[in-house]
Amino acid sequence: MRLRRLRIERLRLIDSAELDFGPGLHWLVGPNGSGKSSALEAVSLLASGRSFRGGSPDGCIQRGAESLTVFAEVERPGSGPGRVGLTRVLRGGFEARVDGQRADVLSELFQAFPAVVFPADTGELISGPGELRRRFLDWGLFHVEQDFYPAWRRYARALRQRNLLLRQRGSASVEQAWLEELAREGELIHGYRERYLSSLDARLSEVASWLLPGLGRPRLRHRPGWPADRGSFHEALLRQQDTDRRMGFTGIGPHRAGWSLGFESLPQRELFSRGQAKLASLLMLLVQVADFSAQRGEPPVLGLDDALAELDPDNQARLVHYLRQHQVQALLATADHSVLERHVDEASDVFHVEQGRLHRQL
Ligand SMILES: Nc1ncnc2c1ncn2[C@@H]1O[C@H](COP(=O)(O)OP(=O)(O)OP(=O)(O)O)[C@@H](O)[C@H]1O
Repeated sequence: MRLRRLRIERLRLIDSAELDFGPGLHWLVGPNGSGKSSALEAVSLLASGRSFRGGSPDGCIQRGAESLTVFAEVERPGSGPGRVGLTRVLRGGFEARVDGQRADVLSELFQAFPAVVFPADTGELISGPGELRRRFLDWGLFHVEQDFYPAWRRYARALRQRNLLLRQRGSASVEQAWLEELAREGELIHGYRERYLSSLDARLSEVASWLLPGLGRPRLRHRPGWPADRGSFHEALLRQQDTDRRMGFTGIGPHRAGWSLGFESLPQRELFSRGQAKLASLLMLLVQVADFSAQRGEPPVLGLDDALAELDPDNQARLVHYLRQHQVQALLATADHSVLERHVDEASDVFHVEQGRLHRQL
């Protein structure tokens, strides 16, 4: 997908902004607190209904305002120009529009606007909580495997219902019925994730040879969320049933799954420096982008908040070079003007951000 235009209204410090984008790299530069991350939040809200910084989307609404609106014009391979929009009403909900029609469910919007925004503490993807790594997988699957999301929703519903019964010590036969549903959908999700991770794994070495060439062969491992070497998820749930009943919740399953990345010379994430964790996270992101491009014909839009901080100049150059070579349309926020001197070329756009106002450098 290509982002052509982004309009932002009443998002934190940004009262109103309209930005036009060509292909390639777009730098958002300005002092701390000027609104760079807020502009990236607009992209994140359209892509996922949440801010990449966490917290309630209500926090993004400008103080004193009742709602925020984000609108984008895009170009999608195969289907031409498109328009997407999202309004968040304070303590209300979302209203989404896709190509002029009101979206019944938010997932219609997310499907029409494939974009990823990575926070400044990017290394968290590798060294932070497992939830981030599951969300990373599920974002990719949502966009490349159309049957994944319905299965994920059925799994989430079965998990909710079963946990409710376990907590309330409800009917054992009804709980058993939810266990059966959970086992069925959980196996499906596990299968999708296994296949997705092996597809990422197949692309890993090539991208690592660009971005992290000195660490040896990379290795991706999937932890399914139950001891899969001892049998199916159904068998594991049955073995675990008494414990779950005692604890009052489902202790195993794809909702507890994870993955990890290691290298020949750095087998565990605990050995990574902060910069290496950041590079390893960016590596996974670029692998995901490469996979997405192969399946969908074009990369998603990337937002990178302060991605170059903590990277040495060689690694910064490698990242920028990769994005250019692979024609990724990216919005890169930085407070560091020297980054521009080093990495901006005539094909890049620069937006200066100051107190919530964004101006393109002519
Ligand atoms: N709900 C809100 N309404 C109005 N202003 C807000 C709101 N939430 C945060 N702000 C202000 O908006 C600005 C947020 O800026 P943002 O985080 O986008 O800055 P930034 O340019 O990315 O900064 P940094 O370089 O420090 O990451 C801050 O000045 C903050 O005080």
